[in-house]
Amino acid sequence: MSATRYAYLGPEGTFTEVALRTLPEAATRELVPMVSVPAALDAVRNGEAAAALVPIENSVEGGITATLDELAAGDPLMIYREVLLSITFALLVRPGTKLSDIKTVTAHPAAQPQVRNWMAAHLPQAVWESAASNADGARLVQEGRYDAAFAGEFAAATYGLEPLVTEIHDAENAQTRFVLVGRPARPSAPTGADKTSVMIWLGDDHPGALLELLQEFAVRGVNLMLIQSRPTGEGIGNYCFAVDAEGHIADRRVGEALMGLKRICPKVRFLGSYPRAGVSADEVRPLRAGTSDSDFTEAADWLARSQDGRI
Ligand SMILES: O=C(O)C(=O)Cc1ccccc1
Repeated sequence: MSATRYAYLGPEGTFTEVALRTLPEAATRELVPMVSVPAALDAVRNGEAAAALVPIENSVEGGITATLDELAAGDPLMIYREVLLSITFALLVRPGTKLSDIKTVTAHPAAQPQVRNWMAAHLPQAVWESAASNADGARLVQEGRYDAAFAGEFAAATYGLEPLVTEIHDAENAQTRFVLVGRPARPSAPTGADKTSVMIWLGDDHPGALLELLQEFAVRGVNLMLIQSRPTGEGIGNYCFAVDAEGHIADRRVGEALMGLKRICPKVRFLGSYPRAGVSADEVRPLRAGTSDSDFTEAADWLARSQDGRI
């Protein structure tokens, strides 16, 4: 039964739900809205859902910390897919509300940096309060708890609201990235346009510790696509790093970089290798000389021959 269920950050009408519905397999799954990212991921951990779609990064503010922290802690989970969605907000209100009536607004915390300038220009006096998601904000407006919510225009009908203003986005082309997370299993085969996510804990505090981490990728020609520090919770100055690298764990250069990290860091958590959204293999940047799988294999063969004296 659980194999057919996909959880997502709900309630009905979130951007996350829209992102989930872009996955072909969503049509044949039971889609289950959850109240928070931790609840969605726990549904996967305890077997109630086969997978969960949650937001992880947006192009305006970077990593969505609640998701990164959930993936760093607790029983391990893995990312199997990513979805990119262009985000533009509508200001949803109860029918009849005018802009001048709005004293309180709500939305998911990740929405705020995407509408901050618009709010300063059009609702300078309004008080912001965070909601569990953008659709949850719309639900709270329906209940009369707030005057307006920033959410997808599509959420208006679900909650009996009307879009007072549409196309609100401080940054052009703002995108949010979502990931489909499941219990640990073998990643899908490399496609030639893949991404690998890891969480890395640094060891003892010393000059250059972060540089040493980065060097493992740099010397093997592995490009990084995200690096975000997160506090470990063990006091000021203690951080772990969420890193997205270009390539698949089955690529020799990526595997060798992860082995290098494993040797020098106290803890590395593999979070998955999965196809990059919206990028095909022929669009991926060319490899740096000496970093292809065959370069690694030839070097390993050379070493074995040398160790045997077969030079
Ligand atoms: O999916 C939603 O609606 C969310 O609340 C998460 C979110 C927040 C900001 C932009 C996109 C998605």
